[in-house]
Amino acid sequence: MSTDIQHNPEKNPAENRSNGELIRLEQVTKRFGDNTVLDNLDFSVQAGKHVTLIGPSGSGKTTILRLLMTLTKPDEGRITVDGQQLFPAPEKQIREVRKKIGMVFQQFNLFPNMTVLRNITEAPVTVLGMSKDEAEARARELLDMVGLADKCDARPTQLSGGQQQRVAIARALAMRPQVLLLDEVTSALDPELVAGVLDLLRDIARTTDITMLCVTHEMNFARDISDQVLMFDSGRVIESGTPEKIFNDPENDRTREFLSAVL
Ligand SMILES: Nc1ncnc2c1ncn2[C@@H]1O[C@H](COP(=O)(O)OP(=O)(O)OP(=O)(O)O)[C@@H](O)[C@H]1O
Repeated sequence: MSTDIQHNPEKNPAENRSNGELIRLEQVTKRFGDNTVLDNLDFSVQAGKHVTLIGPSGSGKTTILRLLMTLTKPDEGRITVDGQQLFPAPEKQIREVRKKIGMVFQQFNLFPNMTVLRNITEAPVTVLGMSKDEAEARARELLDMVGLADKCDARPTQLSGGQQQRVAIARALAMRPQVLLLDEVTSALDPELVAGVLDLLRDIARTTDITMLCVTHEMNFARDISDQVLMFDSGRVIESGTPEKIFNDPENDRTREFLSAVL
């Protein structure tokens, strides 16, 4: 795959990161009313690694991605991205840190009234201040990469779910994020479209050095792309390790129980 994602040394100075850690959550607690969704959570993600969050429904996985996207705020704790604090932090700093993060959602979340091309160029132009020509050239390159070079002028509703999700992946990458957050990106797809999107993400994981934090129920995909798998239960990481370790030889009873139900 020919792509220059994350090969921009100026934008992604790995040498500036003191210990290679790109994301850090420290003692993060998130409550919705009486429901403690994340409970004093600590974890970190190393730059360039692919980390997958697995665990039962409602265990808090999506909430972590939403915190990183600043779609919701923690009640307590600290979140740092690339050495800069995302929470607590002043609004201006939050906006700067947010530019380092791209997210692909379960429901695509494309702008229905914009063409495919405009969906991808909108944020680079308005948020990054990229020229329209440069943004379009980049968008065409990304659409080529996701196999949709001929769909520039289509509207999202004219595309299949799998094609819409490919556009959403291209849109996230257009911002040249350091981190790509993937939230159950195939859950809303018809079964026959799932493999194509997962193969595209496998390619991106293999051929770029983008950091990925991924929530998925696709265990074979998690096994293929992950450097590290975190097993979540009730807002805590109860076990973490390589995919070989977690899928072949889990230590925690809850992990074993969960995997035997889903594998
Ligand atoms: N905006 C909200 N208001 C109230 N409760 C919420 C809100 N968002 C999430 N929750 C609750 O937080 C808990 C964790 O939700 P979250 O979506 O993070 O879990 P998850 O592990 O990603 O689950 P799934 O695998 O089903 O997507 C759930 O009990 C959910 O009902």
